[in-house]
Amino acid sequence: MPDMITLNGVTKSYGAVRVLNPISLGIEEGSFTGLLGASGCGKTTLLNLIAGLDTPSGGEIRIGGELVYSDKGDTVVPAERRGVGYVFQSYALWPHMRVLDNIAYPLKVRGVGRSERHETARAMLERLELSKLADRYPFELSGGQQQRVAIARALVFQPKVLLLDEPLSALDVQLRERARGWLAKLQAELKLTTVIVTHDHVEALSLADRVILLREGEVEQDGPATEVYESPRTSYAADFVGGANTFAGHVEPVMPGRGGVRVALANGERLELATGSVPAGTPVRIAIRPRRVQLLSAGIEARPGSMVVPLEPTAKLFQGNDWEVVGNTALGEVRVISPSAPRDGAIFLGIHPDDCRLMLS
Ligand SMILES: Nc1ncnc2c1ncn2[C@@H]1O[C@H](COP(=O)(O)OP(=O)(O)OP(=O)(O)O)[C@@H](O)[C@H]1O
Repeated sequence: MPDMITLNGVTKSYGAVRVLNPISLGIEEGSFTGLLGASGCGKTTLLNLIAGLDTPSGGEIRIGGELVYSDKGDTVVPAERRGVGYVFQSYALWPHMRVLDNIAYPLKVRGVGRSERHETARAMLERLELSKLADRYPFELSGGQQQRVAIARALVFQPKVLLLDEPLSALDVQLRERARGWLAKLQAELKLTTVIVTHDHVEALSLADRVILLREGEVEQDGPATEVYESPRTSYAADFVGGANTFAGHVEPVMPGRGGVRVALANGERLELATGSVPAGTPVRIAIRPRRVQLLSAGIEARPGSMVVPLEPTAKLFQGNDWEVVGNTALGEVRVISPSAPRDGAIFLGIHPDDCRLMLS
């Protein structure tokens, strides 16, 4: 599929403060992309630049092949002519308009006559199974209904692109899970190029086929959702996407002819990873997911080949299906998710090299 959105060296500064460093990427037609990152990293800014709600400081943006912004000359296509549907975090429904008029509003802005826009808005309500809400005001809707109406309004003029800024964050946890399923189904049916901004990695991983992790205005990692989760490239990505534990160490020489990497850790132990080739002396971090750390209490043996580390627990939290145990070790603080409850007495952790990833930064 060709790219529907293309960013070429796009930057943004507010006064002297650079918020986005040059960003160049393409977003494939029909794809579902998650723009993930911590608060303040520039996610909303990037979405606004694509939508035309804010102007870049430099670079070029194309939507559907059309140049909508360029710093060379005066190419600035206004937001309403970019073919972009936008759902705001707060939904931003017009409080004085009924649902039908809210949904018809983008058509009004585009000069569509009253009866045609109402007919189109009704069809959209029907499509999203919202017909019974047509005559209500936004304050008469639940959070989940407001969110669906906001999405219907973004879709009514058949945009080329749907941009969603944290669309689920105002919903409570249970509703959010249901809304996530609804959104995934809708996107799959419409096959509409969609970008969702979120700071929640579960949301990004479960909805999007591709995840772009932003960090302080730069792309930290960009790839298929499974790859970003399974093979984070930096310790920041490992921590942000899935809360991996990371331990500092440095690479030691290995016997000539022997592959792999040997890492000396803060607890004085060595961990040998089978893959990779990194010069001796390089400072590295070892990352391991909380579910991959083995919780060892009375009667439970470590997997053969594991490094065993004593743990001083600071919290033991029952989560329904699993236990989350957090504590201090000679490697630093470690978080473990374990299907079995920690027993009384001394607790150790088993860390197997096969479950560890090597991070260079
Ligand atoms: N109009 C503005 N003037 C000055 N600085 C701004 C403006 N808008 C955003 N910023 C700054 O730009 C940075 C990026 O903001 P942005 O809203 O894009 O972050 P975000 O990743 O979407 O964060 P959040 O998840 O908290 O919404 C922040 O440091 C913010 O303070």
